[in-house]
Amino acid sequence: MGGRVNEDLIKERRKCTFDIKELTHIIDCGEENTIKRKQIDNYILNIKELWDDVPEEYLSHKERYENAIKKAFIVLKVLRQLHTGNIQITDHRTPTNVYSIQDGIFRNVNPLLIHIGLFWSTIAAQASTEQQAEWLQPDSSMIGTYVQTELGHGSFIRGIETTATYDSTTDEFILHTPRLSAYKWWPGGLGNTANACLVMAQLYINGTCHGLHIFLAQIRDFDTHKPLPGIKVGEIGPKMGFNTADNGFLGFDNHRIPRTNMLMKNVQVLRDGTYVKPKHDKLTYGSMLLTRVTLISDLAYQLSKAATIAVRYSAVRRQSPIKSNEPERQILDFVSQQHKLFITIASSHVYRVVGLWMWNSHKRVTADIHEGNMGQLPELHALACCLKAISSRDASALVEQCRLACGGHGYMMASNLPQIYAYTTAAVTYEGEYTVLLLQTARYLVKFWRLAAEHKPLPQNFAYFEDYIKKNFEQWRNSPEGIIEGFKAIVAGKTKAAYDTLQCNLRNGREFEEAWNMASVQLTNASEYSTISRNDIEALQSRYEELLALIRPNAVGLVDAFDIRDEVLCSTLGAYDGRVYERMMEEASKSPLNEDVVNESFHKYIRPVTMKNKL
Ligand SMILES: CCCCCCCCCCCCCCCCCC(=O)SCCNC(=O)CCNC(=O)[C@H](O)C(C)(C)COP(=O)(O)OP(=O)(O)OC[C@H]1O[C@@H](n2cnc3c(N)ncnc32)[C@H](O)[C@@H]1OP(=O)(O)O
Ligand SMILES: Cc1cc2nc3c(=O)[nH]c(=O)nc-3n(C[C@H](O)[C@H](O)[C@H](O)COP(=O)(O)OP(=O)(O)OC[C@H]3O[C@@H](n4cnc5c(N)ncnc54)[C@H](O)[C@@H]3O)c2cc1C
Repeated sequence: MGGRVNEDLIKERRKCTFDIKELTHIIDCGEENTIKRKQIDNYILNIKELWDDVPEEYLSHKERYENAIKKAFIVLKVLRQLHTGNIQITDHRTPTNVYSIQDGIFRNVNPLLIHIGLFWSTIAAQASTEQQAEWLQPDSSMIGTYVQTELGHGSFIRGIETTATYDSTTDEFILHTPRLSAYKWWPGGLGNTANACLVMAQLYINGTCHGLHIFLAQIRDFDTHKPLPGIKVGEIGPKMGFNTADNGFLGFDNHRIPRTNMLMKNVQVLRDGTYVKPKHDKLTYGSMLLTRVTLISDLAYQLSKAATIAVRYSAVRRQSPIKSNEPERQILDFVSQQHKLFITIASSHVYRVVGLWMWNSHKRVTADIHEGNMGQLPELHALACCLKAISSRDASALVEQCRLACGGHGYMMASNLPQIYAYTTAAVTYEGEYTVLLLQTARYLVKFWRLAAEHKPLPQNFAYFEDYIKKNFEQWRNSPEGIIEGFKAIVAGKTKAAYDTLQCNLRNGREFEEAWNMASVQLTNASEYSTISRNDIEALQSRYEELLALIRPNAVGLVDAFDIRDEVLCSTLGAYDGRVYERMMEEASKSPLNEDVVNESFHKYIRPVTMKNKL
């Protein structure tokens, strides 16, 4: 769409007091990354076949999938070319990598997301060197997915019922779904696309169960794509979002795979059925850990999209004067609107920084694990659980806040805010449900509180537990250091309260697990335990309002610095030129309900009733 940039946006950009490009480079972790990102953006976004004539909302469930899969294979081809050309495309230091461009191309989810994001990475992390050499071929026929969740079990994965029984006479595993609740349910790309998968199943050797292990299984013929004998596979139907993700179900009827299809980097089953244990029980859970870490950066990116849309719209939208004799103001001038939006911009930066820090920690811990040192794994797991849970829940609430901040127009699919919300809120559940993950972190904290309560030595990271017990916390200071101290006091106080409740339940004769369950609300809910006073809160509030006013002139600059192209933003409300009403009208004209001046339903259903009444 041609035409001038909206006048208000031009003025906002003139007001900006910082160098937008410099911030973009910081977000991308360096100018060279910005340049590379833009090259990839230009390359991919210029592929004409990736753009739709008809908005995808008007397609049927089946058409949406078919459209998405067409685009997915164009993108896959490009990814392969870029890899060959040695362009690093999956560098998570930059949330705005090629993976993010896909948000624009699909407006929903790439059906190959799990193939690219989880299938290959799990093989790379969990398969032996020989298996990797065989399976990670660039021209592989495998299109894979990660198959873990079942109809009956998602959170409690030790309860998974699919079995893999070793048959030493044929040197094979027999994969089997013993009952309906054991059907795999949810894996992305499984419904129609994948011909192979990584399956989590209970390993049985000579009648002994060794717990969950990962197996590579072919499920469809590579040539005809028909399900192999003994495989029942299909798609699970429409969802709140993720509607092009092709989520599926899968059952095995004594399906045989070679012994060498168990992922054997950390654990082995030998030809004679000997089981060689892993160095740490939970190494099999590694892919979940990695995805939880990556998700934090992805959520930062979703927040930057929502903030860009809502801030630009709020600069363009004028409604109500503040004083009755003045013209109507930009809605961005209302302090309550600033409060809704600026926190989203800030949170995006926070999760980006934390996501990067977690990514680097993950790299470090993985290198240690390679050297046989598992010492840092529990802390990384506890941090990843908590940060994934909190960032997904906060991001969903903030995206929804941005949507509401756009009033009625935020309810339009063409604003793209409903799709961003549906995508973001799914992350509260998948890859470990919110409460379940918080309870994992609580378990870790309570373990260290017990040490503190028993006056045993604590690692440096937990010294503040001891400070809390000795009442060594400083008086509240209204500064970043003071706020961090305050948070430490809250964590210590909350952990103590949960621990005390646990102890009380145990003293009353409860079993530990029951006592834990009874304390679980305390284990997940925060209270105020810091030394903050009423006066401090008032001072904090007024500082916050001062900051809103300081940020106001830079609001548009701050979201421009996220540097998200219109083709990726896909929003009538958030485009760079701010031509909101023109774009809305143009999108409305694409509605099939506007194709005929008089819809045929008038003749079929309306007229017979209205005309009869007239007679
Ligand atoms: C082009 C580029 C592409 C790039 C792609 C980038 C992708 C980014 C975006 C991704 C989009 C993703 C799309 C959707 C994907 C969804 C996929 C799924 O949901 S898949 C399905 C996801 N499903 C889920 O996430 C299921 C959630 N459930 C679970 O993970 C487990 O059931 C559990 C962890 C909750 C409990 O496990 P359980 O075995 O019952 O364990 P207990 O409680 O009995 O604790 C015993 C001890 O173990 C310890 N420990 C535990 N874990 C770990 C660990 N990892 N490590 C270390 N330690 C660990 C624990 O601390 C404790 O220690 P201690 O206190 O004794 O010392
Ligand atoms: C969009 C999407 C994509 C997905 N993709 C995949 C995929 O590719 N591969 C795959 O294998 N899976 C996938 N999943 C499945 C996903 O990982 C699970 O749905 C998720 O782990 C939650 O498990 P659940 O459904 O069993 O929830 P449940 O555990 O049944 O949760 C229901 C409620 O019970 C509560 N609860 C459960 N256990 C406890 C407890 N111990 N203590 C306190 N409260 C508890 C929860 O907090 C929640 O409130 C996907 C899911 C979605 C929504």
